[in-house]
Amino acid sequence: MFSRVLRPVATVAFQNGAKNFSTSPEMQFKVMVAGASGGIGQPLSLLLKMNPLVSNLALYDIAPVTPGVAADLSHMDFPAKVLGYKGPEELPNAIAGSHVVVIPAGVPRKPGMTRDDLFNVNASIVRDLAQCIAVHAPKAIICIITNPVNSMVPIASEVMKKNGVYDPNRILGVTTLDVVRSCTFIGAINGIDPRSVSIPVIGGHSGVTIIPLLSQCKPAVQLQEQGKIEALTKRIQEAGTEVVKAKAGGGSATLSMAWSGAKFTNSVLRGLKGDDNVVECAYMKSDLTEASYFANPVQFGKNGVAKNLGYGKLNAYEEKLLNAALPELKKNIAKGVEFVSK
Ligand SMILES: NC(=O)c1ccc[n+]([C@@H]2O[C@H](COP(=O)([O-])OP(=O)(O)OC[C@H]3O[C@@H](n4cnc5c(N)ncnc54)[C@H](O)[C@@H]3O)[C@@H](O)[C@H]2O)c1
Ligand SMILES: O=C(O)C[C@H](O)C(=O)O
Repeated sequence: MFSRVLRPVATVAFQNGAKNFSTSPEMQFKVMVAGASGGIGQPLSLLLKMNPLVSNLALYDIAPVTPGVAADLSHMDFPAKVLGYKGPEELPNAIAGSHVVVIPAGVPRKPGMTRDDLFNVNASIVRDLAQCIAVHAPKAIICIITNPVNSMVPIASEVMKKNGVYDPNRILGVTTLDVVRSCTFIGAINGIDPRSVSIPVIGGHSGVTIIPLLSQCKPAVQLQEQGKIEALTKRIQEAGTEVVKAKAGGGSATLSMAWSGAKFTNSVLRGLKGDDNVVECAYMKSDLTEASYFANPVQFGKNGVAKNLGYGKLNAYEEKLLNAALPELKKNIAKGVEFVSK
């Protein structure tokens, strides 16, 4: 009786949070998580195990605990088959046949660090994972969580180009946490359920490159004074740092990121399955601005991103935010591109 009551919990959780979550069992996918034993990787894998669109879950990490994480999750009474893979020699088997690869592998920030300070360690991790994906699952949709996202997506893209398997619609930076936070903060301001809030967050995923388009929020944000709009914008831009400080050396956001990564992956899977009108913000190759990668709402389809929906009309303040973001974004992108060309 318990299981009959509890099995629909996953469905309800996604329905409420991710809107329009589909439970159709007829089409299912292999999802690989790289960095599956980490602070994000474990709860993300748990949420993916609960997703009815996932038939196979491959958990990859360099940490020795990885087979144990897989054994643990495999006991959850959901149909997805879970296998653990540990160390680079097992990476090809983890990747082979994957429809989607989600990457939270790499080091997180400590207080006082910027996301760019993670570049030196995380760049080679993402480069090496991308190289293996290029060989063993070149059609996989790659969802990059690892920071600095602004540079990691160009790195993975350059690796795919080198291998002759580049498809910009399949290499995506996960900026969903910025949207999730915006909805949460605005829900509190308006006194409404955050899940009923819809807002595009454009640009990139660090400080000034995070641009919440409060003027396009639905329903409208209940703030009249420009000073309060600016304070809310700043809070969204600095929300990651808020968590890093609160964790006091224990890392950065993991649980809210796991939820955001699961939402994003669910949307990618719904697109692969053929659902119409699945829209999320994603950071990807772009010609909308002078930055060659940019985040904004996109529509998913059977081959990753089916349509870039742009970002609509900005007000004067948002134009100013965009102008402040572009130099930083271009610098982050150039650093990623140069890393692979070295
Ligand atoms: N995009 C976002 O919004 C967002 C949000 C939060 C965190 N992050 C980023 O996600 C990353 C992971 O954060 P975390 O808190 O989970 O860190 P963590 O240290 O808890 O976990 C990282 C995991 O990656 C594994 N790993 C390291 N090198 C690897 C490799 N070569 N191959 C496979 N796995 C490897 C580690 O063993 C570890 O299990 C960080 O870079 C962090 O900044 C991004
Ligand atoms: O802030 C970080 O370093 C992690 C992540 O990018 C976040 O926004 O929480």
